[in-house]
Amino acid sequence: MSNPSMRSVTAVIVVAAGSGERLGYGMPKALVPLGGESILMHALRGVVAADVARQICVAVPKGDTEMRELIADFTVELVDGGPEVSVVDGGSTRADSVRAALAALEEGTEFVLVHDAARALAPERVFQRVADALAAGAKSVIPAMPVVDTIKTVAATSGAGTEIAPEVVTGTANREQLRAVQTPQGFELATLRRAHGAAADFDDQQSASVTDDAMLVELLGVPVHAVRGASQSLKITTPLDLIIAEGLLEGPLGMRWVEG
Ligand SMILES: Nc1ccn([C@@H]2O[C@H](COP(=O)(O)OP(=O)(O)OP(=O)(O)O)[C@@H](O)[C@H]2O)c(=O)n1
Ligand SMILES: C[C@](O)(CO)[C@H](O)COP(=O)(O)O
Repeated sequence: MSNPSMRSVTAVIVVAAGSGERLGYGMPKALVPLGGESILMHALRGVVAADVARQICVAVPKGDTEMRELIADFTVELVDGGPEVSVVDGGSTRADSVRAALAALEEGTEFVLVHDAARALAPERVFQRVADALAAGAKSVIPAMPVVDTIKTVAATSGAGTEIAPEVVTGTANREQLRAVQTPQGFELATLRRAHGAAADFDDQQSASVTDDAMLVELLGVPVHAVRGASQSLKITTPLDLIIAEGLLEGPLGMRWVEG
């Protein structure tokens, strides 16, 4: 159950301004259909169902009109007392999109959850775990999962995305100390603004190395806490991920399948 006093000072940023190159649909990933609706609509319905925030700010691709129309229609469906929904133009990197939304949050906001539209099926309980940890005093909270593969380090990363050329293995990481990190990631707003402010001067190489918001908070020296994520929160990145997401919605077990 959501905490009303926490909810009244919390916002959720949904970043949906990516192009979806790895999915390869030739359209922004958030518009790609999933179970008869766009990925974006699934993500927004999940955020509203979690009921942890009084405002939602969505970062969409600059120049987009289609997502803006979908969001306007979705907003009409919301009941009285539901969250305020706003839209901003995203930037050329994920961090730029987050920064654009951070600048647009309402006065009085104290906490923010940053969520990937691409994690369209993230369950309510994960939003609530993150919000509960913030309410308990954490300044930075991420959902995380144990790693199931053995992870090796290599001499050079010669391939981006899924393409990997032959390369030399330099070691094996201790899996007990590794976590696969998801969204929504929750922050005290002032801390996240400070973290993104510090990153605004990064050069291109540094900017490219920023893959989540918690990294920037780590650089400030502020502790980041991990709570349990969920397999359903998978990031729809490749065609296989979309097949899995469709299976979660429509398969024999569908969304009735849940884990802790
Ligand atoms: N400039 C960007 C890049 C990414 N994102 C968002 O960040 C989330 C995670 O990014 P990813 O899954 O990598 O999405 P894309 O950047 O669209 O994917 P790709 O790298 O395959 O193009 C997504 O919800 C995406 O829309 C964003 O808002 N702005
Ligand atoms: C933020 C994130 O979803 C956490 O796992 C992830 O780092 C985004 O990475 P991407 O390369 O921008 O998809």
